[in-house]
Amino acid sequence: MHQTRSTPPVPAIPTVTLNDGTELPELGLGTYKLLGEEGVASMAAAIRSGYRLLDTAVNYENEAEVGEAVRGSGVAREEIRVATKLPGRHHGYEETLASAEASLAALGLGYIDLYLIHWPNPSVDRYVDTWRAMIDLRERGAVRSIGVSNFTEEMLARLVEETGVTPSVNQVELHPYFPQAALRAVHAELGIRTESWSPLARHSDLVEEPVVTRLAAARGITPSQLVLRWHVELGSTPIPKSSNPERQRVNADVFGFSLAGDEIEEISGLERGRMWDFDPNTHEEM
Ligand SMILES: NC(=O)C1=CN([C@@H]2O[C@H](COP(=O)(O)OP(=O)(O)OC[C@H]3O[C@@H](n4cnc5c(N)ncnc54)[C@H](OP(=O)(O)O)[C@@H]3O)[C@@H](O)[C@H]2O)C=CC1
Ligand SMILES: O=C(O)C(=O)[C@@H](O)[C@H](O)C(=O)CO
Repeated sequence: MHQTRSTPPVPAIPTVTLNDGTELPELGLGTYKLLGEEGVASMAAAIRSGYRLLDTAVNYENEAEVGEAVRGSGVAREEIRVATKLPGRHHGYEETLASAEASLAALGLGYIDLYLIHWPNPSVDRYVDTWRAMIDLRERGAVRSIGVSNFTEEMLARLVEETGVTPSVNQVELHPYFPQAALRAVHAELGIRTESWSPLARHSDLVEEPVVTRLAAARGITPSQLVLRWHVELGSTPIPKSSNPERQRVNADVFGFSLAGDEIEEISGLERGRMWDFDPNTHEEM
């Protein structure tokens, strides 16, 4: 892979083994809002920097761009993990099978590495049927690993009780303002890997918090790197989105150091709750 002196590769992003035996990188690229040729170029740059996990969704309307970036990357298909997500309007057994076919066609990568239910949409109450279809899709080989997003402890328990199959991943809002300690403990108990969405809290005031700037300066790293390493230390896979190759490179360069326990605690002390009004018990996303 072509690398110039000014853009050295970042240390390799390690992987973890999920409860179904598949591997997931410990950090990936969020692709929400990466669209069109510019989006493909951003994703391609990330792959050149060493990203091996791309996170998309039907609702991001960029599965085709993700597929194009992966196919054009020169990296072997099996070295890259692509996660996509089923939208609320496709909940239901038959609807899920049809939606998966459409995602497979849009991606054009042969199979989906990680297939997630994007939101539980509890008022519709079809996520268990949706899950049954996902189990079948995995058995058919169309999908390698199946998981969920924005599921609560009760919803996870219901999936396991009614189907006997535990999700490999639960992708949830998680950042220093909302560290999700209780849900992470549930995940640890069930063997579910946590993924952090909006891991930088969308690069809000978070990176200007005195705790964050002080700890980052003391280590000679950027605030974003400090926050992303905090996710890694918690055992959660962050999927920061950046359209910019240099920021992508910086964000991925968090595997050459670790944080001490008191640093992790100080960062977690920023807790104040959800950043957005996206409570999975009430938020419905179609
Ligand atoms: N499952 C779910 O319900 C959800 C999933 N997601 C997933 O999580 C991903 C990440 O979350 P997202 O909401 O995008 O928020 P992030 O916390 O990843 O923040 C992204 C923002 O931060 C900026 N940014 C990133 N890195 C840096 C940096 N080093 N310095 C300065 N600015 C930076 C980006 O701008 P720029 O591009 O200009 O660098 C962008 O504006 C999404 O893309 C999506 O894949 C998100 C929300 C919900
Ligand atoms: O980006 C996602 O995955 C979502 O679920 C969206 O709800 C997103 O968070 C958003 O902000 C939509 O306006």
